[in-house]
Amino acid sequence: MSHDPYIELRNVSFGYGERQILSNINLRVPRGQLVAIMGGSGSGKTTLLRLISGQVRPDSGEVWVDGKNVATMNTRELYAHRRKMGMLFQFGALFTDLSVADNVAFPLREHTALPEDMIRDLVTLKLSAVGLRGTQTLMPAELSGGMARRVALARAIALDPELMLYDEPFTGLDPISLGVIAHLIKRLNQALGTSAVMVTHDVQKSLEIVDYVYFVAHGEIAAEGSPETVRHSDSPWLKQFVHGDPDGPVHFAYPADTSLADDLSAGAR
Ligand SMILES: Nc1ncnc2c1ncn2[C@@H]1O[C@H](COP(=O)(O)OP(=O)(O)OP(=O)(O)O)[C@@H](O)[C@H]1O
Repeated sequence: MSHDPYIELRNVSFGYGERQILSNINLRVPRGQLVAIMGGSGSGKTTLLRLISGQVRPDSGEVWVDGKNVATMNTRELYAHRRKMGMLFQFGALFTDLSVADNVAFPLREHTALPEDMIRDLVTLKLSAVGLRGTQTLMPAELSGGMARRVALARAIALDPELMLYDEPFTGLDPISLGVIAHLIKRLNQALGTSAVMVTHDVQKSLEIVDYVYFVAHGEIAAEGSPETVRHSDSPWLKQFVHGDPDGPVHFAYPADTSLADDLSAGAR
């Protein structure tokens, strides 16, 4: 399958204005696979998703998705490109004034001309896929955090996306809900044959479900491999992530321009 990647980033560099965020990124997502992007806070993970979805364009390099270069798409092509994608974001909240059914139906009503009875059936199928059939008439305020995330997932897959982008899908969930969401992401990926990219901080849970992992650090791919490789790697980078050590090659402190001593004496003067 590696000769036919669904996504391929070739030598991608990107900065917000003068500030360089990513340099020379090479990354591949084979068709039908679930690939994780991990790395320190602010390392550019979400920016990678934005490059793939076409929200931002690289300063140099190519972003290929399903045989097309996103970096050179015009507005109409970008619209068609986004139509093939489903997104589940940490803060991708439900519409609070719409019922569960209307939330899931939203993209169907927005992007298709399907009759109401068919939309109702599709909503039932999508809710069933996330184990929430029967919640149609509930309002978001009546759902637990874990249920709300599952409804958001049902909404994200409403249009049968070819590509799913997940940004921190586990954040803020209790361990059981987290396990349920992880299991659903994996199952949906397999059942629908979707290609998927997941940005996550949850190393252990992710290693259980993904096919491949990229680690981003200082704007570059610092390491990559299958979950098996990552677990048994001697690389200090990977060891720190896999074992959750507070300090190591990835520093927990923001790289301040001045030393702490400088700041303190300046304050005392
Ligand atoms: N629209 C923007 N304009 C300017 N700088 C930005 C913008 N969006 C993000 N950045 C900066 O780019 C860097 C990378 O951001 P990004 O969101 O990709 O990181 P991340 O790895 O997803 O971080 P986290 O894990 O903390 O969410 C950060 O330093 C951030 O401050």
